[in-house]
Order: sequence, then C-alpha cells, then structure tokens
Amino acid sequence: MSRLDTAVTTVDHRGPARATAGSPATGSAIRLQGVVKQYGTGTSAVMALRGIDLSLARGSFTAIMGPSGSGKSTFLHTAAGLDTPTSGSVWIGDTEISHLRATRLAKFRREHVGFVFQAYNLLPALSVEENVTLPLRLAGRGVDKPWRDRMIHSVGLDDLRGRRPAELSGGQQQRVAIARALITRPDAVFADEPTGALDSRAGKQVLDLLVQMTHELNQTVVMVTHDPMVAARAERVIFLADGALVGALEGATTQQIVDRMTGLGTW
Ligand SMILES: Nc1ncnc2c1ncn2[C@@H]1O[C@H](COP(=O)(O)OP(=O)(O)OP(=O)(O)O)[C@@H](O)[C@H]1O
Repeated sequence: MSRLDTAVTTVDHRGPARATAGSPATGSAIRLQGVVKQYGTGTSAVMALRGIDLSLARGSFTAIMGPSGSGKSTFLHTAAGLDTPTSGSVWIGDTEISHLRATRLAKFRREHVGFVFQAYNLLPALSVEENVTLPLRLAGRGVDKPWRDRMIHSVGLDDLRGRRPAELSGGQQQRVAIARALITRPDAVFADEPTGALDSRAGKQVLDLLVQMTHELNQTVVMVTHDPMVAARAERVIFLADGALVGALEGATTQQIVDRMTGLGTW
C-alpha cells in the first residue's frame, strides 16, 4: 500500500451534493483499491503501481504528477480501463471494470469514458461534427442533436463544424477532441498531456474548457501532466513516485507544485 493512502483516499472537497452519484459504495466517480500493476515476470519484473488506493469525487478535477517512470501513464491506463491491473480493483461509476473481459471493457470504455490525448487522435477524413459524434456511432447509439450542438458550441467550434482536422489549428483540434470526449456524457474524462502540443494561449483555452466542464457538467477529469503550470489549474494534484501515491496538494500554486516535485527527485 502507498504510504499516504489515508491522505488521498477520499478526494471529495466539493461537499456532499457532488458525492451522491457514482459508485454506491463510495459516491465516487473513480475508485481504485489496492491496485498493483506489474510488467513482466521474474528478474525482469517492473512494479509500475504498488497498491494504489484512491477515490475521486464526481465533478472533481485532478492532476497526476510524478518523476519520469513513476507510473503516471500506467495509472491513467489502469484507471481508465485501457489496461487491467495485476491485482486490485478499479471502479468507474457503479461498475467494477478491473475484471471485465476485453470485449466488455472496450464497450464500457466507449460508453462511459472520455479520452483527450496530446496527439488529438481525430479521424482526418471526418468533419468536426462527425469526429465529435463518432463515439456515439461506434456505440450504435443515436445522436442527441441538442447535446451535440451544445458540446460543439461550448468548445467554440460552431463556425467550423464542417471542416476537416487538417483545416484546424492544434488548439481547435484539441477542442474537437474535448467535445468528442463529452458526447457520451461519460462517467470520467482522462486527459494525457492535453496541452503538450499547444502554445500557451491555445493550452490555456483547453485548460479553461476542462475546468469549465467540471463546473458546468459536473464532469470528473483526471489529467496526467509534466507541467506544474498546467497541474496548477486542477483542484488537486496527486503525486506519484516509484509506483506509489506519495502526497497531494489542494488548490496549489505552480511554485508549490514545483517545490513538491523537486522534493521527489529528478523530473
Ligand atoms: N509495457 C511495459 N513493459 C515493461 N515495463 C513498463 C511498460 N510500461 C511501463 N513500464 C515501466 O513501468 C514504470 C512506470 O512507467 P510509466 O510509463 O507508467 O511512467 P510515467 O510516470 O508515465 O513516465 P514518463 O513521465 O517518463 O512518461 C517504468 O519503470 C517503466 O519503465
């Protein structure tokens, strides 16, 4: 188990009203219990996660930071159901996903999890509108047109909805990816370095949107980043080192995050 489990077990600082939805056991949107992830076996085995206990409230915005190799990507992939833990349990909303077989897990992810990656991952042949609604079509669900229009409007792309990704700036493409992540009204959105490829102005717009969706849509956002300025936009920053949770800061400034990271070694 991680040393500071108790310090970061319940990440609910928004009061009881926000904790009512999600897992019936905890009221959380995402919950990890004793999550271990080991790559390889024998002498080549790597313990990437060493027993993570963590609960994230619905509507919370959490950044994950840690030195290179500390397990951030492994954490994100395991919490989001892109990979399965070696042992332990992961819940998203009411569903324990850690024991789902690959096909059911893929279906669950399509319907309940949104992703925003550094590389946007838009389909070049599809328009903005078609990219945004793609998860619904992949899930065999109809398009809720007012919701689609609200998502496209909320990311500021009303006038660009017919364009192809190649006709958009990086920031605009990332905003398409955010609308696409929200189109299924997911239980959680996972963002991996969402501003990593953007200049500071476009990056700020993307972060503004992530903050806005936690407030306006009560969305739960988990973001991995190397950048303390980016992490400072989250309500809470959780620190990983050597596969364990080693601390958390709430409402931290960039400097406070830098100081904590410096204490964890090279990053
Ligand atoms: N597929 C894999 N097979 C074997 N070891 C792996 C694999 N993926 C990651 N690891 C190891 O697990 C540990 C955690 O890696 P992870 O990529 O989660 O760290 P990270 O904090 O995201 O690193 P970075 O900041 O450099 O991207 C590292 O020691 C890494 O070498």
